[in-house]
Amino acid sequence: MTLELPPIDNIDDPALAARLQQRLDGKIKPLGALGRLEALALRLGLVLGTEQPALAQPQMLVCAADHGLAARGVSAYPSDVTWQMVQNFLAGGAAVSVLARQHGMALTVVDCGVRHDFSPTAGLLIRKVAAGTADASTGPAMSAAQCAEAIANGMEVVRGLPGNVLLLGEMGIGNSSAAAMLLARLAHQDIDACTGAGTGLDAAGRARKREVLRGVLELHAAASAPLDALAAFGGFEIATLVGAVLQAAEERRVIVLDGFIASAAVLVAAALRPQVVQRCVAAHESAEPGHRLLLNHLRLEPLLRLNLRLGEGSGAALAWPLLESACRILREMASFESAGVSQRESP
Ligand SMILES: O=C(O)c1ccc[n+]([C@@H]2O[C@H](COP(=O)([O-])O)[C@@H](O)[C@H]2O)c1
Ligand SMILES: Cc1cc2nc[nH]c2cc1C
Repeated sequence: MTLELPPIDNIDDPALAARLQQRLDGKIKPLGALGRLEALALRLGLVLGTEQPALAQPQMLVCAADHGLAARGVSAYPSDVTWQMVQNFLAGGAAVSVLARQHGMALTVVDCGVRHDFSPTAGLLIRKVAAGTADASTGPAMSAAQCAEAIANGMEVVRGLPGNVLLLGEMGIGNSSAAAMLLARLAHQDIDACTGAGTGLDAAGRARKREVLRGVLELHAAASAPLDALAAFGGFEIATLVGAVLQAAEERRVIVLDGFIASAAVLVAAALRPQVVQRCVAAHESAEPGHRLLLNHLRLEPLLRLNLRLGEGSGAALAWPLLESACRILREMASFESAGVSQRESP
């Protein structure tokens, strides 16, 4: 298949930014006293193209898939956990299920390539490219055609979702390895610095994971273009999220990043279409050490630092009230003028 990537335009409108800043400065508070909430409000105003942004029908999208590389012992958990957790997302007992329910968020779970046959009535979207990627230590994780198919799936899924906010989540045993290699290759980082404990490897496990990943990077030394790297390292859930991010960016939705793996999808999308990052809010900084490097590379400042390392979209859901508050401040907080409060003394 030929993949048509949407053009993503520059939404950083200096005139609107100035009006938003003026509106924030006019609210009844010492200048700048709402700290980084003000920068968040300004960003949300720019993405939604208004001085009075309102977030509507937030969509939590959790993409799941398996990784052939997991057979090389790069995770603390077996691949079966991927399909088992998908069932728990649907049953309502997983962290993301609880948090999405708490905030009244729609939760869409997509089987992008899980090694399990879910029943058509299980309540998830089936966009399975294959039953897991191939082992990236012996060849590319996916073909170029499979990679294009997964990206197209992500675009199609987002086209069908309502609302103006997309929150990213994922599930896939082994996917912190794929994310680490994407970061190393696309952001020119040392693989050791990009590699962490994932689901909880001990020191010996981390050393083994680093060695495996070094070998995989060497095997695919020529895979430097974003889509080549994505095909080489995987996975199907990351590629589906890349498509979701591109589509959401084209539609000018706010995109809320979760942890290391969801952010790696944004890294790939941004390598293809840099303006994607203008629509992004980094919910938190994961305990996975590569995440800080990745967010620095994208020049995104995380809202929260809670040492989360769960994925699923859990951190994005936790940050959600901050986005809602930032919008309400712009829309509902009184100004010095409207509230009859004396302005700051001029120096
Ligand atoms: O979001 C994160 O920063 C994060 C950090 C470490 C692990 N995870 C989750 O754990 C899985 C990947 O870890 P691993 O060790 O199997 O590569 C996958 O299901 C992710 O959702 C997620
Ligand atoms: C239990 C478990 C839950 C998860 N959720 C996201 N990644 C996960 C990995 C494991 C191992």
